[in-house]
Amino acid sequence: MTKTATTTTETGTPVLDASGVTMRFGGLTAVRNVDLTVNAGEIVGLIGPNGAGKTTFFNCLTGLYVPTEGKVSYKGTVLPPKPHLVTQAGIARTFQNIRLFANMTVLENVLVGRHTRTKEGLWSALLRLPGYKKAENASRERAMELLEFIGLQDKADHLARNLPYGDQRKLEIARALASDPGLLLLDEPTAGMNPQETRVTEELIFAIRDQGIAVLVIEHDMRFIFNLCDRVTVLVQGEKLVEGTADVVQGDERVVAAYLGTPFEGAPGAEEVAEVEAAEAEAAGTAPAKTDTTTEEEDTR
Ligand SMILES: Nc1ncnc2c1ncn2[C@@H]1O[C@H](COP(=O)(O)OP(=O)(O)OP(=O)(O)O)[C@@H](O)[C@H]1O
Repeated sequence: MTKTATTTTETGTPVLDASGVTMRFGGLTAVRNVDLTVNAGEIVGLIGPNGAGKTTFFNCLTGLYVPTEGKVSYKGTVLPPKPHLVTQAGIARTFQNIRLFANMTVLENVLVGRHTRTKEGLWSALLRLPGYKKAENASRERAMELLEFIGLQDKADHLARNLPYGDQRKLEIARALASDPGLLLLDEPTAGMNPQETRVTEELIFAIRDQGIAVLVIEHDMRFIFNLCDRVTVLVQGEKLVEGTADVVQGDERVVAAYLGTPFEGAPGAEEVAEVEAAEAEAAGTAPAKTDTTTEEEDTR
């Protein structure tokens, strides 16, 4: 696969730099003060129990949500919170639920992903001006190159809805790659896949990284994440709990506790949970009396 628009950044320099990202929905803080960096040449994993705030954080990175606090920079420039400007800057993403154009062909789906990189305007397209024809040919060539890269070149004319599930997920990745990103965000790319499809996806992500595209991936499949990622960040109740190599994260007992729901000292959200439990106990009349250390239960014994 030859790259056309993305400029290669030296390995190890930050591509994505998110700092102090907080996202509140009314009274609920879904993401709290999260810092995260992805360097060129890296594959970084974002894990955490259900509802930890992973997708909300992705939405803050890609301009779908305007973070309540914090900022997101791509290659040193602060990103405007507008999805199309984020894509134009060089960040592409896939979604947890497949979002293909089901009644369009495989090739057309990839061509849609290319529109941020084509300069020809509406009139040029409608009037079929020579510049448009040239741009269209170049786009088709690039789209076919991408289909070859992901192994779907023989299905270019198939309708997206007729593809097997694993191929639909691959097509989503090809469509994201069509915008020539420097950073690819993948939200649960192996959800619903069998082990064979998961292995193919793992190889595909390594190949994408080898093309000079940094990757940030959300996934619940731990084996997949720990095989794939140079670094892993763990979110719990919207806060960053641990960050490090697979070995560091796997060896951290707080991570295991967070997944099993076991309370541990200093756990994110623990204070809030304690407050809610105390309030509930008080409302139910079972809270320990504050002025007298003798409880009713003890009195009756
Ligand atoms: N648009 C929204 N409005 C209100 N609350 C939201 C919204 N989006 C997410 N939330 C809440 O924010 C919290 C984090 O959700 P989020 O989907 O980001 O978690 P997640 O880690 O991606 O979970 P999962 O692994 O299950 O996909 C949840 O409590 C969720 O209900």
